Amino acid sequence: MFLETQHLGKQFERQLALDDVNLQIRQGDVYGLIGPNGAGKTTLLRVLALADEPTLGKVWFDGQPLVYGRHLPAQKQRIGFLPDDYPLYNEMLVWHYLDYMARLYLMQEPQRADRINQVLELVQLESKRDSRIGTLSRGMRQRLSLAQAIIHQPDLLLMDEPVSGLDPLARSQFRQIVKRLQAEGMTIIISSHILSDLEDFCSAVGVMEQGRLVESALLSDLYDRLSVRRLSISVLDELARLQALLAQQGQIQAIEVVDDTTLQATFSGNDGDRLALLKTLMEAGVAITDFHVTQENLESIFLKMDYQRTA
Ligand SMILES: Nc1ncnc2c1ncn2[C@@H]1O[C@H](COP(=O)(O)OP(=O)(O)OP(=O)(O)O)[C@@H](O)[C@H]1O
Repeated sequence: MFLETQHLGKQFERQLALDDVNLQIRQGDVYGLIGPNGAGKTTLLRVLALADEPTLGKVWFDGQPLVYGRHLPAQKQRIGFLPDDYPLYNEMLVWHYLDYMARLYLMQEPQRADRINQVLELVQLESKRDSRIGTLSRGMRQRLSLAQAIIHQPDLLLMDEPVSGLDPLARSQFRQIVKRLQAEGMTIIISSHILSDLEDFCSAVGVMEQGRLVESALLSDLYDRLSVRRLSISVLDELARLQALLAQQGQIQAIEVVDDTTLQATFSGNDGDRLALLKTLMEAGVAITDFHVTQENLESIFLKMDYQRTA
């Protein structure tokens, strides 16, 4: 595992914010952290980012334990953190700000200027390099905050609700950037309440509730386990014969006639099963004009899980 926590706990004065969290993340994963307000997501991200110290347990990062108290620069160098509501210096120019952040990581010229250009291109702020930060839109500010979090080319990027308050276009831009970082091999943990965004790029998700990690799974496994798939089939004719054939298939339930040519049914199989079903129908000579499956989305799966209690 690239990142692993063992029995991680964080006790604030009267609040147990993290309770025996055992998290496992593979290298290159984009891991979505979901859960109601107060569940402990921010606390977990802060502990993983070395911004806060756990009261119990350990974090293993690329085979080494994270060292709290006296931060090891070598570990800090490998972690990027975008906190919620990241403050920016409004009077600074975009370029100068990134240069300042890069200097804090002791980056030297000419690599420093190269990296700033690279990051400005990545977050689509090249045209704003000489603009004052105070003049940027909210979406641009968020992309600049992301730029500072990755300026030192971390292996692990932690982002706390990075898209909250952004409009659909700004969120879409943000998703594209995350996908590029993912393609470059960065391991990413991102907390968000916008599950349709997470669904778009996450390989795994974890659900937190009252300080505990109550679910952690590959997104594909979660879909296989919990998502209801609706199969829709349209035929040229002989709908009754299609209905009779489907009724004999084990993975088909609740067949419903939509109109003269279309049936819908609940389908419990995976992609392989779907292919096998299509083959069976074709071999039986059914004149299929449309065959598709719609899958329940992450939002509806999450609601079904019924993890709704806040800390
Ligand atoms: N510095 C602190 N001192 C005391 N309690 C804290 C502190 N930080 C967080 N908590 C408490 O720990 C619990 C977890 O908070 P946390 O911010 O980690 O949740 P969250 O899942 O990120 O919530 P949200 O979705 O609202 O951001 C909450 O009950 C919160 O009040």
